[in-house]
Amino acid sequence: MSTTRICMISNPTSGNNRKWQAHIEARLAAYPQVAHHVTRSPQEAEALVPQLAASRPDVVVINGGDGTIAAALGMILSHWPRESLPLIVLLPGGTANMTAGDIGTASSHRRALKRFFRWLDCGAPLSGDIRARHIMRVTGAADGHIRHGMFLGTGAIMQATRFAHKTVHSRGLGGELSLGMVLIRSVWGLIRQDARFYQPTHVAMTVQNGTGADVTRDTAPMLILVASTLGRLFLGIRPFWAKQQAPIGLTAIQGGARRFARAFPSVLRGHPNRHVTLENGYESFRGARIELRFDGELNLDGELFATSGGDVPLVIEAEGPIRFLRPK
Ligand SMILES: Nc1ncnc2c1ncn2[C@@H]1O[C@H](COP(=O)(O)OP(=O)(O)OP(=O)(O)O)[C@@H](O)[C@H]1O
Repeated sequence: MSTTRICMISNPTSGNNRKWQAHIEARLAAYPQVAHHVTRSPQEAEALVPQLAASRPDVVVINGGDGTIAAALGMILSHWPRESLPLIVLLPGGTANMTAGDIGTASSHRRALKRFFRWLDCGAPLSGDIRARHIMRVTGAADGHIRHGMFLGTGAIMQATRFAHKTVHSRGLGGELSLGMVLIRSVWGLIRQDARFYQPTHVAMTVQNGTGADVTRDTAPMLILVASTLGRLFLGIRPFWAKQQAPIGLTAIQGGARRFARAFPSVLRGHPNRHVTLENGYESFRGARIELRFDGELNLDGELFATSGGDVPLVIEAEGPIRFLRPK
C-alpha cells in the first residue's frame, strides 16, 4: 500500500463533477489512503484547509474547475509554511479547466481519471512530471476580498465571458472546444467592431518585474487585457511574448489597434508578426507585481467582480511557485 499521504478536495458543483462526482466517490471507496473531502462552498473549504494543513499530506488533489483550484491554492498558501508546500494533483472537474489544461491533465476527463487511479495503484509516486506555476494574488476589488487566480482578463474578455455564459455554458457545453467557439465568435465581433464585443475599457498600468525597472502606461482605452501565470491558456493559445524572467505575463491590446485581423492570430500563438507593434497598439510584458487602475469589471478564473475604481489600484502579485504533479 502507498505510504504517500494524500488528501483530496472535490467541488461537486463544478462543471464536469456534476456528472462525474458520484462515479469518482464510488471508485475512491477502494482507496482508503486518500482522505477525500467534498466541499459545497468556498466557506466549507476555508474551514477544511487548516485541518488538512495540520495533517501534513504529501499531495493535495484538487478536483474542480479553475475557480476551485485557485481558491484552494490561495488557502493552501496561507496555511502551509512556504518551504513545505504539498505537491498538487489536478482533476479537471470544471467547465473550462484551463489550469488543468496547462498542467497537462485536461485533454479528456476520462483519461485524467484513468491516469489518476493508475497512479494510485502504482503507490502514488512523488516523482514524475512536475510543473511549477505561480498564482496571482489580487487585491483592490470593490468588495474588499482578496482573491487568487491563474488567469485574469478585462475589456473584450468580459463581453466574451457574458457571451459564453449566455450561449455556450448554459447549454452544458464545456472544455477547450467550447472556449474555441467563444473565441471565434468574439474575434469576429472585434474585427467587425460589433458593439456587443468591441467595448474598450480605460486602464492605466504599472508593471514591476523585480529589477527595479518599472514600466508605466498612462490611461488608455484597452480592447483586450489579459494577465496569467499559465504558459498555455487553451487550444495552444499563448498570448504573451515578452522575454523577461517574471512569473506573470500581461498582454494589452489598445482600442483602435491597427491591422487587428492580421495581427491577432500571431498574438494568440505568442509569436508576434510585423503588425504586432507598440505603434499599432499591441504590447506584452512580464512582471512580478502589476497595478491596474480602472473602473470596471474583470474575470478571474471565471469569477466576475468589480474594481474599486477611482484611485484604488487593482494589485496583482505573484505567489509561489506551486509544484503540480501530472500522473502518467
Ligand atoms: N472548494 C470549493 N468547494 C465548493 N465550491 C467552491 C470551492 N472553491 C470555489 N468554489 C465555488 O465554485 C464556483 C467555481 O466553480 P469552478 O470554477 O470549480 O467550476 P466551473 O466554473 O464549472 O469550472 P471552470 O472555472 O473550469 O470553467 C464558484 O462559485 C466558487 O465560489
